[in-house]
Amino acid sequence: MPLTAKPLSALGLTARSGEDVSVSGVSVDSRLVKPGYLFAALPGTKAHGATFLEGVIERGAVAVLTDRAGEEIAKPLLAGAPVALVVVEDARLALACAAALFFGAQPATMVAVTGTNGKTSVASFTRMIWQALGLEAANIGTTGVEGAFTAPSSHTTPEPVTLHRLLADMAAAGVTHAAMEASSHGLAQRRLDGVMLRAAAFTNFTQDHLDYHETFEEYFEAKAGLFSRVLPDDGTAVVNIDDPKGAEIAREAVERGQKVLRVGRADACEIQIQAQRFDASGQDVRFLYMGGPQLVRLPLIGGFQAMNVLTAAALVIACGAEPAEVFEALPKLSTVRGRMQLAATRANGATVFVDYAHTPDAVETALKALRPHVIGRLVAIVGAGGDRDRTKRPLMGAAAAAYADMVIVTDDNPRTEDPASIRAAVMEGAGAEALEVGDRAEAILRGVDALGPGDALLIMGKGHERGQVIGTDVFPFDDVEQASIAVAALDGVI
Ligand SMILES: CC(=O)N[C@H]1[C@@H](OP(=O)(O)OP(=O)(O)OC[C@H]2O[C@@H](n3ccc(=O)[nH]c3=O)[C@H](O)[C@@H]2O)O[C@H](CO)[C@@H](O)[C@@H]1O[C@H](C)C(=O)N[C@@H](C)C(=O)N[C@H](CCC(=O)O)C(=O)O
Ligand SMILES: Nc1ncnc2c1ncn2[C@@H]1O[C@H](COP(=O)(O)OP(=O)(O)OP(=O)(O)O)[C@@H](O)[C@H]1O
Ligand SMILES: N[C@H](CCC[C@H](N)C(=O)O)C(=O)O
Ligand SMILES: [Mg+2]
Repeated sequence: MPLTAKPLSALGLTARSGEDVSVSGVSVDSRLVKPGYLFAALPGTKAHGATFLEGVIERGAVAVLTDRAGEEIAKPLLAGAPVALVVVEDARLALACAAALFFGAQPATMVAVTGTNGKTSVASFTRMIWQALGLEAANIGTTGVEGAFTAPSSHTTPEPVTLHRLLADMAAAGVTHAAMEASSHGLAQRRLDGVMLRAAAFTNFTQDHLDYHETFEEYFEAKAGLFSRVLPDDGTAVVNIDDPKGAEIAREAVERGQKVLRVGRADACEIQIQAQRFDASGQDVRFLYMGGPQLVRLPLIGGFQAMNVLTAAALVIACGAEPAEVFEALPKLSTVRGRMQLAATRANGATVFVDYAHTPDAVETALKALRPHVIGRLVAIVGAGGDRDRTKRPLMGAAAAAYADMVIVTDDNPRTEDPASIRAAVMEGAGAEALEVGDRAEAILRGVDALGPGDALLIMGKGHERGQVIGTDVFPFDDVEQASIAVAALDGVI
């Protein structure tokens, strides 16, 4: 949709000079600036965006938004240049709000989900429930944009310009309901501060991303910002209060006057899970909603999926849907791509699942969750990504060894690190009995080969991913596909 130029004042910005220039586009990347653009010069991990000002003036930028550090860098570069300079305390926050105002429209009903694990699952289930209710809905996150609108996405939470361009396109295409993931990076960088949320959810809090956030507390504060900063005071917080950090979020939300829907096993919950029964194809879940008993069949593997599904149900209810209609939709939910997904079945009945567990907690949760669906042995394939949190590697190996009967340690996106040293760190936790097989396809073949009747293999770490990142190259690789190939090779059938 063609966008009309807007004055700085319409974007909530005031230039130092007081001049209200007209802006025809917004960019955080100097290389993408065009004539008439506002360039947001943001503080980065590698450089300050203000370092690139010379280039943006040449490209015809009419305004620059930056912070005080950026102003210092900008001063000599901007002297005499025909550019309106806007200096604010928090340039990322100002950019998020300006991008929202520039692109204008967003789906009328929006929710966001944060937490260490379960964001993609909850956002996807929320979209599926909305769709089952006949609404035009989409989810935005790690697996891209899915549902009534589809698009690829390079980030779990896109940066504000990309995000608001997308939201405006979605709204123009008729999408009325959207569920988005709020990653801790996204929250720390204020990427979604311009989104108008009706409700927000918190799934859980465990270790991840300590390469980016300096401490656990800083990582938690980033997540808590979804409720304290982005969700308005008349919004609803949907919180897993079985997690101690969830209980903290819920208490603070109540203090701010936000409505709170608590999900979990504790008595205080508005949605209280009471019992689950597992079988080979899914689970039955008994829960109370506002004290009233409910029983639903979920065609999903893994006890934690009940929490994800009921968190999604609570978000949909928080946005005004009739609870009875929401609960009727739950048996129609389908597996989220790469999350406890049945990838292949051997001729002897043994099953192969693919899951995106890539944290110590998720490895433990995924294996424990698969166990009651399986009558035989559980084989685990695990690996850890390169150029990411190093401290989680032995913990992931240890979790695999603790909850599987056999462990194979393999590569998962070594990126620019030495794959053997990543595997060694995982092996340290997995113990001497674990098998080390660097090549992931061979690891899957060995895992499938080890399966007897009633056994199951859980291939963890890559989920929906379609590539193996080695160095800076991406080689095509799909765990689900490799599982089928391995079964076909060993059993002669697909
Ligand atoms: C660590 C991190 O989040 N980095 C993000 C951040 O980059 P940065 O601020 O460090 O960038 P920088 O390279 O120092 O450059 C500073 C500024 O100068 C600009 N620049 C840079 C070079 C140039 O020639 N011209 C120019 O204008 C950059 O656009 C940037 O605004 O801001 C950039 C622009 O908004 C993002 O693209 C970038 O995401 C990088 C690519 C990234 O990998 N992010 C990952 C870690 C991430 O965000 N992941 C989470 C989910 C993780 C999970 O839950 O698993 C996500 O939401 O996807
Ligand atoms: N509620 C949950 N509690 C614990 N573990 C979960 C839960 N939901 C999912 N998981 C585990 O975490 C993995 C990732 O799930 P999902 O993709 O939904 O999370 P995410 O928060 O979106 O992850 P990312 O940070 O990569 O975006 C799953 O494959 C599963 O192993
Ligand atoms: N999107 C997340 C998870 C990737 C999981 C795993 N496949 C890895 O490469 O570490 C990240 O980039 O940290
Ligand atoms: Mg995700």
